[in-house]
Amino acid sequence: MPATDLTGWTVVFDLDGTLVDTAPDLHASLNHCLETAGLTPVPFDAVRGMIGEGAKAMIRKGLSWNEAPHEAHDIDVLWETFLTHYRQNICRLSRPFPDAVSVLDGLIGDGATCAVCTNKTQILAEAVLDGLNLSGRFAAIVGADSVPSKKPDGDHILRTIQAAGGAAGRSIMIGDSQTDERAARNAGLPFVFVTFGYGPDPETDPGNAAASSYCDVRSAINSLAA
Ligand SMILES: O=C(O)COP(=O)(O)O
Ligand SMILES: [Mg+2]
Repeated sequence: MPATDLTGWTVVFDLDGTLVDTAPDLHASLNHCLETAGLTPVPFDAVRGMIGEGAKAMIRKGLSWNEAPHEAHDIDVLWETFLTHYRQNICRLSRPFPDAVSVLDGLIGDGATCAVCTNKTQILAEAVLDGLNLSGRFAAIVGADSVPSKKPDGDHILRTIQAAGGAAGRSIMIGDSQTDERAARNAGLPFVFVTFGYGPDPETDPGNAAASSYCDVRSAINSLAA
């Protein structure tokens, strides 16, 4: 692939389902907290569709899947159980998606700045990226609790770009869900949708590029930055 000079460009990545396949560890911790509450564990395929709006939303969906009535207080209690288990097991099975690390290194080598904008809690996002030795590649990692309003609010992405020292007019968002696509649209950024993540798929937007591998992600970034 010919090198493209990406100096001055910021590439903003979603985390769960985009950079790292975190679903197996999230699945184990969600089921730990559901079983602690005497509920039925959720199958793996179902949990993939529960990721993308943060851990509390995933727990709420796990309770709904069980048809268990729940108030905000119930979710807060389960969230504590989830957090304790997840922090202890956060990188047991989670791995970067194939070729994600080499593409990140290539982007940085070609002058781009990389950043992470995630609906994960800040401390958990840092723990995943530290655990996989990825943190040093990012000029900013911005979790949902570090901003006034998380994705799909475009402000979450704009604050991430600002923290990375970038400019919104020369930034690209990469993500695996409709939440990411909406956030990118709200922030006025071009969006690359990765089809290997957890979804749901974004609403059809002819401006979006779809990537089924990290090789495709790199090609899409090259065309958007050309
Ligand atoms: O933890 C989640 O549910 C979502 O995280 P993401 O924004 O990195 O996909
Ligand atoms: Mg995601």
